[in-house]
Amino acid sequence: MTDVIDGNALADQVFDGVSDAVDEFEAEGVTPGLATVIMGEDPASQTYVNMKQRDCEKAGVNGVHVEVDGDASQDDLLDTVADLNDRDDVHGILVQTPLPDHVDEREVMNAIDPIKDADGFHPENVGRLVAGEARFKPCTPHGVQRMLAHADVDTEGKDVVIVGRSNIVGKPLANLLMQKADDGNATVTVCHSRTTDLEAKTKAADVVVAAAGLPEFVTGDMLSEGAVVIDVGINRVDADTEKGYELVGDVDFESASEKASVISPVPGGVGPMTRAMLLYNTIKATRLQTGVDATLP
Ligand SMILES: Nc1nc2c(c(=O)[nH]1)N[C@@H](CN(C=O)c1ccc(C(=O)N[C@@H](CCC(=O)O)C(=O)O)cc1)CN2
Repeated sequence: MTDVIDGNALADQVFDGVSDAVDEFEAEGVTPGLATVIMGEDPASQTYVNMKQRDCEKAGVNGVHVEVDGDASQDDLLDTVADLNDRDDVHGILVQTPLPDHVDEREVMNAIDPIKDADGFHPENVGRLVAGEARFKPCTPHGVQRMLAHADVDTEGKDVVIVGRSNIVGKPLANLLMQKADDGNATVTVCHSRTTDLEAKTKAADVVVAAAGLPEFVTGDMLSEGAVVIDVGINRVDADTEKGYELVGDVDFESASEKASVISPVPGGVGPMTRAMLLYNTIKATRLQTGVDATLP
């Protein structure tokens, strides 16, 4: 029997913990606040940011939403970030990516106050994570770790192959899984577009994490019997549906689930956990900024 991880249900458990933490803060006169910033009209980004704001509302977090015109300058965006850095009612800030081509993403991430960096993308937080002293784990990798723990997958001594080397997922997840920690201790291989004989590597892996941004790229014949498969991809492919597209992961779910012992679906897998861990980081940021010792979800 293949265990299909229910990311929505697991995320709901984290959201409940966030609500409890919010109550603890409220008792001390503090309301945790998260600012979401979006620049431009990318439809997928609009969807994700709306979902994040809805999550805030449900959990009692003060959601501050800022839209910056897609034609505005990089300086306008940096001014927005500077204003949010200065606000006492905002404890976490995220700037939704991708940003328009004329904006240097790195400069924008560098401008976020590291103590409010709810995505964990600021170089200070990246450095802490690599040193094994993570302050804010990036949301998707942290969500993947939670999913593995929930499915009773002990990564100690396991061979993990991550397909994809992005700064948001592949690199931080590799770092976290190789660290000397209860949810680490794995031997990690990071594969990418120049990797030779990818199939030999995925076939030899106990755990395969697909984060390449390529629809249904990882198929059952690339996996060993009993592999654990985590699908990070969320791709919109044209389809004859009401929305004009359907969501598919980087894994071909049908063939992969014939081989996998544990698998995460798309939608309803890593996506909701990414949003849940964003609120986790907001709670952590609020603790750090206020000194209120609320329980971490
Ligand atoms: N600043 C950031 N930008 C981006 C991040 C990030 O962590 N920080 N990650 C991705 C997108 N992402 C978060 O922003 C994200 C993607 C998908 C979901 C999600 O809940 N997906 C649902 C389906 C949603 C739908 O109907 O389209 C699911 O998988 O079930 C949450 C967050 C890139 N940018």
